[in-house]
Amino acid sequence: MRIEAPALEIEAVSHAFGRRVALDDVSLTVPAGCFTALLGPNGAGKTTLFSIATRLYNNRSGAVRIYGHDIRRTPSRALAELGAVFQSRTLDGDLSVRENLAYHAALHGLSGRAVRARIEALLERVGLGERIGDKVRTLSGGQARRIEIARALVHRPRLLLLDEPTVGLDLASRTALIAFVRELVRSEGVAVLWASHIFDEVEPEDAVTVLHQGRVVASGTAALIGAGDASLQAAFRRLTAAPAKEEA
Ligand SMILES: Nc1ncnc2c1ncn2[C@@H]1O[C@H](COP(=O)(O)OP(=O)(O)OP(=O)(O)O)[C@@H](O)[C@H]1O
Repeated sequence: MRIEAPALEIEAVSHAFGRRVALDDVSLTVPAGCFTALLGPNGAGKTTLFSIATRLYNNRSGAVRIYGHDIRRTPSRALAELGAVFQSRTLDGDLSVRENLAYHAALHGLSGRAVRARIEALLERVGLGERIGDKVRTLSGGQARRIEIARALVHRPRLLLLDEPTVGLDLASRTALIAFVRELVRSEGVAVLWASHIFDEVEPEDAVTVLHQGRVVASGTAALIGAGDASLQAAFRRLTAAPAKEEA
């Protein structure tokens, strides 16, 4: 029996900006087909970790593997499996929705009728099929977020990294977005790493890694991490109140 490699393995990764240490010996695993939450307060290192996993920054220590492909040794195979949505908006407001997605597809070497059909299907899936010809700057924040997720899925990645995707969205848009992402995990087996500091986005059975001051201070299911405290939120408050120590 062939055992599938985890969707994402981060192994002993450290990163510093000058003398400021942003990640200190971080390891975490996102199993294939699973939703994993990465919780951390502001400045914990979540975006830095995503930047390393997407190869925006090079990891000088440790290793990052996506479905077994090392991002330094076989970057194109690793990145082909990866879709990412960053906190800051990266759509071109002066291009149409279709053009934004087609441009992303072209960067992955994809064009033609099949890709056009894929783009239309994804936009239907995120409930924005009728906005395909509209300029991105005419969309609301929540709609633009859904377009960014659709764009991240164009090349059929099996791992999706989402960096605080619900920031700035109202409650209804937030709920709809997380439901959509969980449905992707359930129906298509996409693995998700969801960075956030919003606790009601996390279910008790979700795998959770808590990052604080560049270190992993807890990992396990949300229920397990919250078990000794009144809730996951209480455990998070305790874990991130003190200076970060090695994971217990
Ligand atoms: N380009 C940069 N130059 C210098 N320091 C940086 C840079 N990017 C991040 N840092 C620092 O690295 C640390 C981790 O930042 P990072 O943005 O990864 O945290 P985060 O968990 O994503 O925070 P937030 O929730 O506020 O987005 C912080 O101390 C931050 O000030």
